Amino acid sequence: MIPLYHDLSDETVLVVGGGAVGRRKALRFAEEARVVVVVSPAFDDRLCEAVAEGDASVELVRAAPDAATVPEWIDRVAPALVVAATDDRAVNAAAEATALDAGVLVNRTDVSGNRDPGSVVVPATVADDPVRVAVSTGGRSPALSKALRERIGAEIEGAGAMAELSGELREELSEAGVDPMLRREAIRRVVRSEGVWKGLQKGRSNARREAENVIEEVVDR
Ligand SMILES: C[C@@]1(CC(=O)O)c2cc3[nH]c(cc4nc(cc5[nH]c(cc(n2)[C@H]1CCC(=O)O)[C@@](C)(CC(=O)O)[C@@H]5CCC(=O)O)C(CC(=O)O)=C4CCC(=O)O)c(CCC(=O)O)c3CC(=O)O
Ligand SMILES: NC(=O)C1=CN([C@@H]2O[C@H](COP(=O)(O)OP(=O)(O)OC[C@H]3O[C@@H](n4cnc5c(N)ncnc54)[C@H](O)[C@@H]3O)[C@@H](O)[C@H]2O)C=CC1
Repeated sequence: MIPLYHDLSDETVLVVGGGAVGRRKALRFAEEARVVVVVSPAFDDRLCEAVAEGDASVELVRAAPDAATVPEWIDRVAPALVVAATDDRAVNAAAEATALDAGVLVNRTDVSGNRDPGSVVVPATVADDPVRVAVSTGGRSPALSKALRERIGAEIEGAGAMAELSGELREELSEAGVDPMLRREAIRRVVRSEGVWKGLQKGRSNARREAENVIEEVVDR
């Protein structure tokens, strides 16, 4: 399986099933999507609380779709992603099949292992924006994904600031017409430089000075 990153900021996510898993997925996708619609005959208390406290990007709809009516929900909500999170395998299977037929991505929460393209796995993610790391165990051990995510969080501290700085430098070198081979070598050295990483802890101008020195080793300006 290959991780791919999706921008869902203008999209709707449909979660079928509002239990503990539906709640976790709904609240996670609410951070990413325009709106999350959860369709379920009953809802997890913590999900109701989060919505009542004004998480406006989650809508709860009380209904119990079955294999015959799942397509109506996908038509009505027009989601970019369907999360099949009920405790009824037949309903989850129908949601998966309907979504795949309609060319909509689907996350089936009650199965692991091999799946059709379009039937996606949600990884554990950790961010130091704009840097994001995704972990999957190929469905073998979601608890391990979570544990690794916690460890990696410490590992990528400061990576967001490094991405911003090196992104800016890369643009500047490009605009200055620096030969692409030299630009690549310079940026490769910047992101590996202990001095620049340490500089970022002391502040941006410090890091920038360190980075300029690294670039001077490669680019004659
Ligand atoms: C295949 C996958 C499908 C999908 O949902 O995308 C899937 C499937 C299943 N999960 C199960 C159980 C648990 N899932 C978690 C937690 C997470 N599960 C997530 C993803 C995935 N779970 C996908 C594979 C990811 C990978 O490749 O590693 C995470 C990473 C992301 C997220 O969901 O947001 C999130 C951590 C988020 C975080 O904190 O970072 C915990 C831990 C906990 O709750 O503390 C447990 C209990 C402990 C255990 O069993 O390991 C069961 C058995 C149910 C049963 O026993 O009946 C199934 C079904 C099956 O295995 O058949
Ligand atoms: N992917 C993951 O990380 C995990 C997946 N699971 C799997 O996810 C499934 C759900 O787990 P939980 O949320 O803990 O169960 P749960 O019992 O807390 O929630 C199930 C929800 O589905 C709703 N539901 C039932 N029939 C429905 C229908 N026809 N349409 C819409 N909603 C319906 C119920 O009202 C309930 O809110 C389990 O079958 C389990 O295999 C469980 C743990 C973690």
